[in-house]
Amino acid sequence: MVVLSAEQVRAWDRFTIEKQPIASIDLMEKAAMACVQWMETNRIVNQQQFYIFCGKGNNGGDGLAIARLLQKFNRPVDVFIFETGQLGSPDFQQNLHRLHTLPVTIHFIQENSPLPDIPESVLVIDALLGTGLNRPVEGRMAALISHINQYPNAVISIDLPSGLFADQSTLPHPCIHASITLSFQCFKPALLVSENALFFGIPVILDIGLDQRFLNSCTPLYEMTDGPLAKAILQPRLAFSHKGKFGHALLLAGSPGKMGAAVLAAKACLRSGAGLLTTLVPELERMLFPTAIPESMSILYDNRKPEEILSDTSIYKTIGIGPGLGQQPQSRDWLHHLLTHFRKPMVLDADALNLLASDVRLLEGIPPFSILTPHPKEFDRLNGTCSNDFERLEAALRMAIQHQVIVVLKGHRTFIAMPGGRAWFNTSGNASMAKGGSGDVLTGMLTGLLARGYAPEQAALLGVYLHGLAGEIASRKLGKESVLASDIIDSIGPAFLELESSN
Ligand SMILES: NC(=O)C1=CN([C@@H]2O[C@H](COP(=O)(O)OP(=O)(O)OC[C@H]3O[C@@H](n4cnc5c(N)ncnc54)[C@H](OP(=O)(O)O)[C@@H]3O)[C@@H](O)[C@H]2O)[C@H](O)CC1
Ligand SMILES: [K+]
Repeated sequence: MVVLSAEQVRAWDRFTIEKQPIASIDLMEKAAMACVQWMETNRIVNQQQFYIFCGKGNNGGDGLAIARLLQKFNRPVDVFIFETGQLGSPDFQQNLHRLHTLPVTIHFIQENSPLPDIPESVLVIDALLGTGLNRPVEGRMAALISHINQYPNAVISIDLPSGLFADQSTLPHPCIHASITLSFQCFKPALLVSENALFFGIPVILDIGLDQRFLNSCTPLYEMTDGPLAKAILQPRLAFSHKGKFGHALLLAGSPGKMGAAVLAAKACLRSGAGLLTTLVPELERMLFPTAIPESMSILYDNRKPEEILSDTSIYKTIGIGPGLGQQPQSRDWLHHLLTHFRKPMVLDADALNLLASDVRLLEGIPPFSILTPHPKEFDRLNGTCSNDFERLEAALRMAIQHQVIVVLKGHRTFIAMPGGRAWFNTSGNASMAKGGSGDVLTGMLTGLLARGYAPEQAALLGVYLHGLAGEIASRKLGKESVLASDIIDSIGPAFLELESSN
């Protein structure tokens, strides 16, 4: 699935109109029909009354066509046209003309006319502005948007909540707070970043039949993971194999008082298919691991120099570093030792990233195609503060390209930036995973997949998708409030099975 900019969507529009061919007014009709069909399927059309706020561009044209199509449900529809003094786009005008023949009440919001009161039985449809937004809303339009936002009524925004820029930050400008956004054909970046969550509500993508041939020659801004993509990456576990075939991972995680993170990462690593695992464990915690996770071997370390304890790392396929590690000098020494002696892709998370942030020269020493898994705060410590989500996405992609690493920027829609310049938003997972330890599990999973033999980019896409799917499976059983990181681990197997059996 692709994520396109406003300009790319407009180009797709033009391509479709020319190649299919289809008249733009008919494309608008398809868009409006898709919206009304979605509303009918979701039993929204038996709503008592509709107020449809329309701009004078094609977004407004959509609104007028929707007003006309809603007639068949015999519900009162009021249309409020935001008067700009201009005629409006040709398709807007044509739909206004078609509407005049129907019993729809049309109001014009003039410069000085009072803004309409919105009765509580009304469902608001926002068709003021879409992808044609070319400046922050201000003046009367801003006043209307703030006016609508003051009411508790549900709002369905057409294509984009009015005032939202499709591919740049809208903050701090006004924007409609939609309950649902019905967007056409594909996601735009604005519908995937957490800073806009209040604006887009629940994003729904409606297929309006844009010509798929356009994608053959379009380099999407970003892409999205999905089941088929993840399934295509899955490797069979061949029958005649022995544990050595599935790689030996090394894990440097945990510190006195924070060994739980190490246990979670270790279990997740083995649950993700690694053949063998050795965990570097502080001497003080020697009794923990054999009981907590007997399947992992341990190397106990004390205050001696790392090279005295572990000089040869060549037997390991990969190394996961960070969960619960702490930032004391001993952890720094171990990180420095492993970065110096181990040149295959590794996984760096949590305190490993914080240690890198305190000495960015270490960034140069990261083996190419290693996977970094920062949450936004850890990323900003490493990269420098970003003022909004869009800046952070671009910075993550720059870091991936500059340091030839994979940056997994964790969040509701985790963003996976690749060294070659492509990037994916993840689509699996849910709020049940917003809990301590969830990131430790992801680190373990990625370490396990690298040990298992997946190429780093495949490991990142598959691991992030599976991690989210495991969270969904756990929340199906336990509900969204009660999922623990260990429940995600227990759901890794079922996630593999669900993915394998999906079509
Ligand atoms: N393939 C598709 O996705 C389809 C999308 N459709 C719909 O078309 C809109 C895009 O329509 P467009 O006419 O390009 O633009 P808008 O309707 O979003 O905006 C109309 C005009 O509003 C003016 N504008 C821009 N910014 C502001 C602002 N901050 N305040 C006030 N007015 C603003 C601008 O005109 P100016 O002359 O003022 O610059 C815009 O041109 C898309 O979102 C879909 O809803 C098609 O219907 C079907 C296919
Ligand atoms: K809109």
